[in-house]
Amino acid sequence: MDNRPIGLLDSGVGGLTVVREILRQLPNEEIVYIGDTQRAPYGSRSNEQITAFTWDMVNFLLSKNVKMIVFACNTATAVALDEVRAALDIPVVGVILSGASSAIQKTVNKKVGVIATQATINSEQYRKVIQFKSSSVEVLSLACPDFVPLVESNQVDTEAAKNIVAETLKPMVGKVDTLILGCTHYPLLRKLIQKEMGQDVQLIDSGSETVRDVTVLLNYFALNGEERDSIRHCFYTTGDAGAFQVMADRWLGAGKIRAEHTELSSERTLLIATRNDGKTQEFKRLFEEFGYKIKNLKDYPELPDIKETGMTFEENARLKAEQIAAITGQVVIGDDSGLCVDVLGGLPGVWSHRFAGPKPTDEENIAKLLHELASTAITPERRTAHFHTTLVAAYPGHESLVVEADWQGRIGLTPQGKNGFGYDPIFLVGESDRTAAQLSAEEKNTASHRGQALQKLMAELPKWLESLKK
Ligand SMILES: O=c1nc[nH]c2c1ncn2[C@H]1C[C@H](O)[C@@H](COP(=O)(O)OP(=O)(O)OP(=O)(O)O)O1
Ligand SMILES: [Mg+2]
Repeated sequence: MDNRPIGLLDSGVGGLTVVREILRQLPNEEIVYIGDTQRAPYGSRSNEQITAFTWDMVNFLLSKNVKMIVFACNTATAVALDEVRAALDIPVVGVILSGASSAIQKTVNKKVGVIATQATINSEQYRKVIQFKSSSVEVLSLACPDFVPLVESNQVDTEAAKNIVAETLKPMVGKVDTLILGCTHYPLLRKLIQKEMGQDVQLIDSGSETVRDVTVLLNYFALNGEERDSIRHCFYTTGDAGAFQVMADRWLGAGKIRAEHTELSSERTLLIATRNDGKTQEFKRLFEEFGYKIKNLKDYPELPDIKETGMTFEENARLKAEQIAAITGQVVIGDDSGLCVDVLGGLPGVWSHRFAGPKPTDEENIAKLLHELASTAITPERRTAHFHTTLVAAYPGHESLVVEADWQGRIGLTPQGKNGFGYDPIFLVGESDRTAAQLSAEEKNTASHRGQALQKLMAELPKWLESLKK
């Protein structure tokens, strides 16, 4: 016996069709549900985004001490189930296997249709599972990207819904005897779908099939809840609790559950669009002070290299932050920085990284700069320079936040010190004779261009993050 709750996750309200079955079939189980309504629909998003969002929900459920997690979302199952299952030591159940197995049992003419979101269809998971289990079954797939928005906006009874369902299902009508509703939102459109497909076609509700597998697992791992007087289910949405409540009352019965708004804690993790370890180390310490954890692009090896084609620091910082934000759907911080030497008219500047060639080492860049200065700038007054950083915070569909800062100094005659990175060993700080590479990490962060820029960013970031929600 185990009275801990079962955790359910979904991109929005669709998972309520699974909840309805759990309440019916497993009355001794307490439920914690998280619907990411704020960021729904998931079906048209990239796999990286879906995986990141799914992890946010998984971590939220783990913080509620769940004994099992049910992916009540086909899209999350298709894209992220295997990764999450491999990482956790509690059972993790998805909706695809159960729906596929049931369809194989029910089809007579061995022609099974699957309707689902674009991401689920692209993943080919239903086809793979069905044909692995029964190679003689033919699978016809169809993405229905307009269905989830209809359900999430509570429009399932409208004339518009009828037309959209009829138009979308045209390629499927008459071709199959069994149709998998491969998205937990679709049972809410069941009547319309049944009418279009014809009364003889068997509709498989992937969610309710899943609850049978949940029952089996609860028994197998001896995780069943005890019969008790009152069970308090908890339902959370990242969107508007009132709108979620209306949907829940409608599909589960009035007053069955109470919906609450919540934030997912990923908002405290920021992705820095850099592959530079030196920068990352500095950001890690700096952001920690403000209670943020950070990740960089090395945590996402599949993301592309962003070409720094801009002529200014701001252009390049925007390119890095805005492109990675568009792909991942997260808040992303970009840093473009460099060393500007006065006697060289501000060079190497935006070309600091590529000063000595396309992929130079820090030592090669330093050697090239010392060489450039050797004949023209002999006295210290002629060797003045500053580091510059421009930081950009970006989020898809929103105006970016831009801040910048400089750090004055001079270029030394030979490299000194082992700390820091890049040009630090030849950057004499201010009027002093110590290089940035001779400072401790803390000393550098307090004074540096990056440290100053981050202070400015943090003065504005909370307000900017708040504006993203509107
Ligand atoms: O505090 C610093 N101390 C020493 N050198 C520094 C610093 N800050 C920037 N720098 C130099 C290193 C690099 O040569 C160039 C940055 O080029 P920049 O394109 O912004 O960075 P990057 O290519 O190394 O990494 P990424 O683009 O993935 O963020 O300026
Ligand atoms: Mg770069």
